[in-house]
Amino acid sequence: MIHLSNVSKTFQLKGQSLDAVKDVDLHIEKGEIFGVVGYSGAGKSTLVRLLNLLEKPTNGTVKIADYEMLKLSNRELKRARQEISMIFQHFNLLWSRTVRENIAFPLEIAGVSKAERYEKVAELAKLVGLEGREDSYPSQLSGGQKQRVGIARALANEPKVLLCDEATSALDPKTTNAILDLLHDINQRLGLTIVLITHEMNVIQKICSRVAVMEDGSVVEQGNVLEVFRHPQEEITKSFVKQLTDPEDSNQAIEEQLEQEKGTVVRLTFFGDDAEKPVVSELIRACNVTVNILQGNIANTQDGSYGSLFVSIEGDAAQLNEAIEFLQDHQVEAEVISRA
Ligand SMILES: Nc1ncnc2c1ncn2[C@@H]1O[C@H](COP(=O)(O)OP(=O)(O)OP(=O)(O)O)[C@@H](O)[C@H]1O
Repeated sequence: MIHLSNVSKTFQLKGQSLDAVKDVDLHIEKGEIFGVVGYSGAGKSTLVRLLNLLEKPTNGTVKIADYEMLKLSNRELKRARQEISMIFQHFNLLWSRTVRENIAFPLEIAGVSKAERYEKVAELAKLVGLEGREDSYPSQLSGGQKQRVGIARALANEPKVLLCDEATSALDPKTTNAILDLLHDINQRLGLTIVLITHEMNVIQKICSRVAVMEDGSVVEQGNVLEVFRHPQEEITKSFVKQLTDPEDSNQAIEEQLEQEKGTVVRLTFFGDDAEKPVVSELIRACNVTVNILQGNIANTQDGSYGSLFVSIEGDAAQLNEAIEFLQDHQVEAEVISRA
C-alpha cells in the first residue's frame, strides 16, 4: 500500500542544511498498523508529512495505493490526499464549529450534499462513540472525545490510509488506551492501513504489527513488533523496549532488593505462548531451588505476549547452573543480574 524508496528530506535553515530524513526505505502492507517510533527530533513528523506530500522529499520516491505521489498534478494530488487522511496530537479541530460540522468539513469541501453529509456524520459519530454529542462544540469535549472527532473527520472521505501523528501523546494513559482500541477496531472493520508515529513504545506494543525505529533521520531497525522486542539490535531499540519491560520505578525497586538478596538475581524473558506456561513452578520442582519473585510484568502485542520477570534463585552453584540450563531448555531467556 505504501512504498518509500530512498526518501530523504533536507531543510535549508539560515544557510545551513539539516538532514531531517535520510535515505528511508519502507514498505507498508495494505490493512496493517505500522508504527514509527523515535525520540524527539528523530524525523518522525517529517517522515509522515512526506507521505501525503505536506513536505516534498529532496530525494526518493513515494508510492501510496496506486499513486506515484511525486508525479501527480495539483488536482490529482488533491484527490490522492482524500485517500490519505491524518490525525494530529492537538486534534486541529475548528473551534467555532460543532462536532457535526467538524466531521462534515471534508465532505463539504468535496461538494457532498447536506443531506448526505448529515447521514455520513451520523454513521461516523456512531462508529467513534460520539453519538448524541453532534451538537457540542470542541471546547465542551474531553481530550479523548476531541480525538474521536478528529478520527471521525479523518474517516469522512473513506480514506485508504490513516496517518496518526502522535495522536495519543496529549492524552492520559486510560484515554490513550481507549483511542488505540478505537484505531484497532477501525482497522479491523474497515481494513484501513494505519501509520502511527509515536515516542512511546507502549503505543507500538498495543496495536502495531510492525515497527520502524528512527534515529537521527534514519530508520535504524524495522520488523515484526514481537521480533523487534525479542531481539532488538540497536542500542536505541533496546532503550525503547526497556521502557516497557523495565519501568524506572521497577528498576529502583530491584536495586533496593538486590542489596538485601541472598540468592542470585536472574532476569527472565518470555515470549509468545511461553509467557503463559508455569515455568517457575516447574523450575522449583525440577531443580530443587528456592525462587523468590522480585518484579514482573507482561505486555501483550498483536502477535503474542512478551514478559519479563526478575527472580532470586537460592541454591548451590551446581543447582544454579542446572536452573539456568532448565530455563534455556524451556525457551526462556535468562540473564544473571547479580550472583549471590
Ligand atoms: N520546516 C522545517 N524547517 C527546518 N527544520 C525542520 C523543519 N521541520 C523539522 N525540522 C527539523 O527536522 C528535524 C526532525 O524533526 P521532526 O519534527 O520530524 O522530528 P520528530 O521525530 O517528529 O520530533 P518531535 O516528536 O519532537 O516533533 C528536527 O531537527 C527539526 O528541527
